[in-house]
Amino acid sequence: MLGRIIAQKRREVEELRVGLDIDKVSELKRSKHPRNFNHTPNRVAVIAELKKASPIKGQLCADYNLPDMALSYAENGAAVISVLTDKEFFQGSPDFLPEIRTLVQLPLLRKDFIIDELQLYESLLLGADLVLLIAAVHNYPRLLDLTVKCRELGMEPLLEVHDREEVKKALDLPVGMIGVNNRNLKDFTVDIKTSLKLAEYIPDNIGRVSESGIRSAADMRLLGEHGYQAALIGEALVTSPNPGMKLRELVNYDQG
Ligand SMILES: O=P(O)(O)OC[C@@H](O)[C@@H](O)c1c[nH]c2ccccc12
Repeated sequence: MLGRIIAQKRREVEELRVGLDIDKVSELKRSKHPRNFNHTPNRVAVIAELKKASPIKGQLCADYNLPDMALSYAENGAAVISVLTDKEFFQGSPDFLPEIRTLVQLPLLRKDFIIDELQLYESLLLGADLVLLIAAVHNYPRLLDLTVKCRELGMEPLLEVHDREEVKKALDLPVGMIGVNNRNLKDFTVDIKTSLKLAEYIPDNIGRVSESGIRSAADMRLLGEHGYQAALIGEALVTSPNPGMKLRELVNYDQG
């Protein structure tokens, strides 16, 4: 699956090579004020994901209305909104980013499979504040290029890892946040223990984000005990009959 996704991203990068207005990038870099993820000490914040579909489960919720969902995330305590921009496999769209940016004041994470600098320029133009970079997709020199470029453009890289080797690789990069994906991208199994196990290898000065399969207040408490600053949550929110209420329950995980 990951191989298929990357092949598709190569085609998208070729389209960007023709279509992207590079002149606009330096202009924007000067004028744009990024929205920062402001973290409260000793709390696990929620990065709420706009996720319409997944490659394994297909469409996740029938009456998915993107603007309503974004507004309810903002009203119910999300710290950041994660916007899946991949079209082919997640039914997202790059156009979602500027749309959501006008609706809410929160920082926006661009969630896609970034393989080329051109996608970073595009992310800036679309209005991303943070960008996901996946360790499993690149060798070290390539990851270094992408993280450095991301920061140069004034966006914060969230470096996604899944095992100890990848944590080591991430710690040699100029990153302030590491995202531990509980989902194994090879077989798509999910286990929150991945985050609990890898926590001890991430130093305290690096932000810890746990990604995927987080569904309950109990999960949030466990992540808090392991020093996590944020949980990235998609499915549990979008598949809930009341996503806003579900988010509130997760944000206030220590009450009740
Ligand atoms: O829907 P979940 O299980 O709450 O997971 C959200 C998020 O972690 C997941 O969408 C994700 C994590 N890393 C990714 C990389 C690409 C696409 C998607 C992802």
